[in-house]
Amino acid sequence: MEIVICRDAVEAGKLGAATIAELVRNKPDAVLGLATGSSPLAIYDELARLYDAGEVSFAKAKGFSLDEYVGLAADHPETYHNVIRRDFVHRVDFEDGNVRGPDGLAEDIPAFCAEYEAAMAAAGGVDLQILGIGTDGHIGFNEPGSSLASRTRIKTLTKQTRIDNARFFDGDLDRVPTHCITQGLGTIMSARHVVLVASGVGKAEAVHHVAEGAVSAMWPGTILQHHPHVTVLLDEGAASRLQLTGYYRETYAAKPAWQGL
Ligand SMILES: N[C@@H]1[C@@H](O)[C@H](O)[C@@H](COP(=O)(O)O)O[C@@H]1O
Repeated sequence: MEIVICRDAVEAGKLGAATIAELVRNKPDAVLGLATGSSPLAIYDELARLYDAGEVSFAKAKGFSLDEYVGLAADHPETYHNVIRRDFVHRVDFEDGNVRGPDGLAEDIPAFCAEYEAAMAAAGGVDLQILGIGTDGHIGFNEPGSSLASRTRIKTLTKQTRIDNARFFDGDLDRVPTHCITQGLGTIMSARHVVLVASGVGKAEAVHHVAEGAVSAMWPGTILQHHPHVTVLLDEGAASRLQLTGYYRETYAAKPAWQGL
């Protein structure tokens, strides 16, 4: 796991975006794993800027979203289907039909989840998965206690996650859905490169566990310690509980430019 401590979230976003842009230039039909939430916004802003400058195109790329609320109406502005289009997909030249996400209105959820896994496999698997992290260490919506081998399935959201996300529902906890469909931890682990981005002291404890804690279903993101290619992009706040910051800074500073992330 490579830890990169950046000046701020904007610099972290630029690094993440540069890696994604390079991937898509080398492999125009790359498959991206897309995350919603505030964490990846700086990456999406920079990718939109690079697209506007004619430096990258997503015309042949595919996207698979990590997760979705269960039961929100299709035209609800906070479905992750709509959020990812607003935050990223419609700001660049993705073909809308090339970006899929879990169907929170599926009648047969287990059948849908199996079909979603099959679609990701048929596309050749995810080349690069963008990830944020919850304050309780969840990735996607894999809450504490999630099977470390889980695949796409329905999950119950914790009270903490619903409180964290109430800001997207006018602060009204009762309007935050109770269930979601999320790619599993095993699904996320199948991606070839994982780029996790976190900012602010609110994420510092989760980041500490992911990078330096024991692998445990209680901190689901710790499963990434078993992945061969994970890049963690942090601002100073998110890095503030790490124990080996000096080592991470020295290692990154001494890294040859050709290596990339
Ligand atoms: N399901 C999403 C996650 O994919 C996201 O990483 C996390 C953190 O969100 P934010 O980046 O807004 O802090 O919360 C949500 O619950």
